[in-house]
Amino acid sequence: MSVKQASYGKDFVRVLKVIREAEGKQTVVEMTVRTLLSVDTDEFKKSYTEGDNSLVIATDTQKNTVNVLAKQHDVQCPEVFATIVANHFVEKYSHIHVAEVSIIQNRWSRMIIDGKSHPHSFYRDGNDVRSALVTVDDKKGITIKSGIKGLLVLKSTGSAFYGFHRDELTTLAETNDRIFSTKVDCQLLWNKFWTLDEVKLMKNEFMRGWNVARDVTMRIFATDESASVQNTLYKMCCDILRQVMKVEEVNYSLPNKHYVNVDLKPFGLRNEGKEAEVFLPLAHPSGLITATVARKSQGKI
Ligand SMILES: O=c1[nH]c(=O)c2[nH]c(=O)[nH]c2[nH]1
Repeated sequence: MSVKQASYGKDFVRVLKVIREAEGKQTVVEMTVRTLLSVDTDEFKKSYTEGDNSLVIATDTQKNTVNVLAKQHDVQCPEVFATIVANHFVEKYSHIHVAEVSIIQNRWSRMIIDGKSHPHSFYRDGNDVRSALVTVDDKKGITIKSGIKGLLVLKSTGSAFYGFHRDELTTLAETNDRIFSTKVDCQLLWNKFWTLDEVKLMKNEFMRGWNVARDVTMRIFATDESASVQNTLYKMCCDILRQVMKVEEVNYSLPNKHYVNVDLKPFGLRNEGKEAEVFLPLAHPSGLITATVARKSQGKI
């Protein structure tokens, strides 16, 4: 028997960093970090096969590393900080060739009090999180994915679904007016990078790209006269690819969270079609629509 694939690290390393700026202004960044080091040589695999721990960088050391690097570096851009952490493992330890670091950043938005931004008070203005997944590979370079996870949205009209295939197993009625609700999971794959310095120079573009993705997701969701979740998803991907040239691929995973109109006929009430007002939110099942959209070639969509 042989170890085909192995990696290990620390999960759920929770960090809150306070950034002290001029004149008493502060900013906070809260994140949950996961580190994973690849075990990809016979020598290193002995940690699994023979209990030889001599090359094992303890997961506790990995956790300490995250905290120390968070103290020493800017953590506001999760793509850059994840690269700093992953790059540290690959640079410092000659037997580590591939390190993967994932960061989930929570929302802490600044309070507005009496019309003014408060210098040190924040609130959770949404449960969606910003994610960054970085792999530093000493041969294949640096791969960066940025994401939005858990952005819950709903529109009460402006969504249709008709013309779909019908056969003896089809019962769904066609509709030109339905509720559309989903919990957005969106991921942007950036062009490959080769050095930490190159990644650091991209900080503003990572921040812009993520904001574009969140704005596009909400704008297309709200304004598209949706023919299907599939078609709306595709329009979101194309718009992001048009606006953020250094993104190679966009992936969405969109559950179709169904709302069905309640049958109120037994009570002599009409609750169908244009008169549908009372709906049952269905916990399960939900549809699940996913796609990855890439540029065709030479940056053309
Ligand atoms: O937008 C949709 N796409 C589907 O593929 C589908 N299937 C379904 O039952 N409802 C929907 N809605």
